[in-house]
Amino acid sequence: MIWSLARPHWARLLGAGLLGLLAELAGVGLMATATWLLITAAGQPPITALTVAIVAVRALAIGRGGLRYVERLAGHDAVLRMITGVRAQAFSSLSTQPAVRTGDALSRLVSDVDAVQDLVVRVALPAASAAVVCLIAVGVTGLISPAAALMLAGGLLITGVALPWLAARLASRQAARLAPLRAEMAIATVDLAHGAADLAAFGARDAHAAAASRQAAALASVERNLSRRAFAIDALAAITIGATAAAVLLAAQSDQISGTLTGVLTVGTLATGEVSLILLSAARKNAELTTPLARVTALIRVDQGKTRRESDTPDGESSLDQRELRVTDVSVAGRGVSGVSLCVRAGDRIVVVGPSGVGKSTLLGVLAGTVAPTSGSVTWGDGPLPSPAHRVVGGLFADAAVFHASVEENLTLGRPCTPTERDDAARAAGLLEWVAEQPDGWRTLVGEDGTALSGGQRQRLTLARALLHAPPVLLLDEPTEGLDPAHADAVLRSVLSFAGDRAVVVVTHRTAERDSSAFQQVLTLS
Ligand SMILES: Nc1ncnc2c1ncn2[C@@H]1O[C@H](COP(=O)(O)OP(=O)(O)OP(=O)(O)O)[C@@H](O)[C@H]1O
Repeated sequence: MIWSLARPHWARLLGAGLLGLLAELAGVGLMATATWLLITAAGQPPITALTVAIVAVRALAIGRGGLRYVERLAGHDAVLRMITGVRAQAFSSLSTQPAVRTGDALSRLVSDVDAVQDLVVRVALPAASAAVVCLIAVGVTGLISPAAALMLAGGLLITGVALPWLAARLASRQAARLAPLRAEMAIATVDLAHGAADLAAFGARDAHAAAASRQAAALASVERNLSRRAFAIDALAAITIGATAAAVLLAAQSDQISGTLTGVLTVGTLATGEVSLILLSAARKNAELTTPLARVTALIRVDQGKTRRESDTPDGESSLDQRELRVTDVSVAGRGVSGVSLCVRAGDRIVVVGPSGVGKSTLLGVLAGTVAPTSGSVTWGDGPLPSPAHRVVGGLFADAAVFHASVEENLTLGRPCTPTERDDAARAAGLLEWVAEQPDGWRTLVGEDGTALSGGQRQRLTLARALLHAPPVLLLDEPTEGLDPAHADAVLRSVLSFAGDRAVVVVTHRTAERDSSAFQQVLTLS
């Protein structure tokens, strides 16, 4: 799934991989040539015998840095192009899913998409070039001394295969142990930050901060423990590289290779061993990325499924004229709704009442297709409710989100509309007057989660948004909550008049609304 997104950029990725390979080869070549130069120079030959090696050392030293730079540029260019597609699909999927609100889930979503980037630039590209460099090093050593090549291959099998396998296992175990602890930490941090004022007001801040500190200490202790083992693997790799270099030296001597070449092979082994360590870090990173990548893949898969279904709902099917939205004997286990039936036709005005927690908001969720009933059916005309259903049914739901943006952006949510449409919706919700009073008018910023608004202004803003986007069946969950009774009555009247031929289903606790003659049908849940 992820790799299919890489396909359009394969040429760039291949180019970056080749540049990485050349940079690594230049590194090993530099060490080997410099060693040859030092050993040969010790014999004080004429300087002309050293000229080529001197130039080669300079060229390799400069070339290595240059190649590394260009490789980073090319790799990131390719991968950033690739993850633009991943991000677009992930965000599109999120917009069709129920709201994700916990701090852990939100921070995970951002870092999960970054995992795709890491998979390419920190795992796939470096591991591929390191593996090829190791193979080339063994091949070249074999041409000089087969016994030394055997030693080198053995050492590289340990540092490039066995230890990475061990490190990957440890990293997976580490991820499994750390993930829940980090999740708790993130939730505690978000709660502390968001609830700071309330915690202080109720004198609970110190207790919460102490609990978060205990969680941080537990996390740090597990991290220390696991890091110790990871460092042990690193130490083992370093020892193996040293031992391999010693074995190569002895093997080269036993093959009666010249002293200079023996030195070159030994230092070349150290340089190749360094390169093989890339496989160790790539294996670790790969193990860490498994879970985030699985989540991104699942998210993208959901999006592709939804996008297909969404395009199955042609615009023409969203009119209520010839259809009705029908709920038949619907129950939602554990959420109060039990055996409810309701038929909504064009122009209907229905009010849903009942005590708190009886399932009124849940019923609106069922009508909107966001809550799946455990039994019963929801139909649109002769067929099922389209998925997503926002073209036919939607509106104002409990805890509607307010974004850290301007009033206008919060109202339109990016949907193109004329100033008249915008003003009409705002007027009907009782918001227009307030907007006109603001120095910045429609550009007034509402603050994070609408903190710069009063409860009533927030309510009018989300109501105006529901009206601007109103589909044929308009659902309004306590639309006048937070407004004083006189304003509440006026707003409800103007909202119902704005709705025109649309069907309107209102959930309310206000007796004035329940008894209003504007509603033909009262559905009482109990
Ligand atoms: N997302 C949810 N997951 C599980 N249970 C939920 C969820 N939302 C609400 N509930 C439960 O479902 C029941 C009905 O909740 P609902 O919000 O539909 O009631 P309501 O009649 O709208 O209440 P109120 O008048 O207080 O807004 C409650 O017992 C509530 O605890």
